[in-house]
Amino acid sequence: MKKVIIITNPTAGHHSRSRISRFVRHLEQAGPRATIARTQYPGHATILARDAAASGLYSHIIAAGGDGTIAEVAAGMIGTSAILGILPLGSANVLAHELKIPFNEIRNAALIQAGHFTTIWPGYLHTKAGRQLFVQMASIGFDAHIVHGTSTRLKAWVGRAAYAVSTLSSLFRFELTEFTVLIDDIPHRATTVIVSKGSLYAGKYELTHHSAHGDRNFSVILFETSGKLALVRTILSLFLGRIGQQKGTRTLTASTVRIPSPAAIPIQSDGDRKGFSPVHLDISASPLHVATGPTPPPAG
Ligand SMILES: Nc1ncnc2c1ncn2[C@@H]1O[C@H](COP(=O)(O)OP(=O)(O)OP(=O)(O)O)[C@@H](O)[C@H]1O
Repeated sequence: MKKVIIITNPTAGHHSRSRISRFVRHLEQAGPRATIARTQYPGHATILARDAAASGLYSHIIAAGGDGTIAEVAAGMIGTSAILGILPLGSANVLAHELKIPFNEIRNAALIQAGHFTTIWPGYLHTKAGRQLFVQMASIGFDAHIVHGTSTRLKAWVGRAAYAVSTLSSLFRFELTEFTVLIDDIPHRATTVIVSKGSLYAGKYELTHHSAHGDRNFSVILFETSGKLALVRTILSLFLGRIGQQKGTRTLTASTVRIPSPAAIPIQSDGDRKGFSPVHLDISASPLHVATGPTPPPAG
């Protein structure tokens, strides 16, 4: 094992200097030296990760933050041999839940030292603003309107409750409109689309039964409802873990999703605003190696 660099986002929901210090102490006890690099602005983590990977000095590049920080770090190191570590210090930490990364720093440091990793295939979304990598999920429509409307200040103050406030406001303010979505080039109609690599949503809620992290595919959840009451029922069923049985939703598997609509439908990925339609989503051509526990033996 070479050196380790920790790229930390001081604005992430549960950023904690003392937790990072404890993590570093336990990591260094077993040998590897750790460097800490703090981000100074959105997108900085990608530059720091790119420089770290290009230096060849580090076997592990650790993203200390939430899904947005992980995505930015991943964008800088994908396609290199470095392993991405996750120190979950964000608000929702969906990928960390999904990959069963320990939230305890001591166990997390032990996991990094053990050197195991899992290979995942992140997604890219392409908009007018360019290409953005996402690790967990992206969405277009109502769900993204909630993220666009979530105040960063309120989120810093009350954490995930800020999304509840924005959900209520979106229910009144967002005009649900039907648009065309091409899923592997086949046209469908929907009012909201979630494109997910994982099986979880907003923390630990189950969105699909299957995680597509290890596949070169997405799970695509189509919301076909155009009534707000039906939408409230759908949202509730998501938080009750019954989305799969909900009328008006469909789950498909695909490797490309295209929404040509010029109607400026909001987009988010990994919990961050990513502009408006038109948008095209596909799978990264290179995989990403993520430090996890040892892979469980196949069942049976
Ligand atoms: N120094 C910085 N100042 C302002 N914003 C930053 C800085 N560093 C990173 N960011 C931005 O902070 C955003 C939020 O980070 P992140 O998603 O990791 O935290 P979170 O929203 O609390 O966690 P989660 O996505 O798990 O809910 C990222 O998209 C990133 O662009």
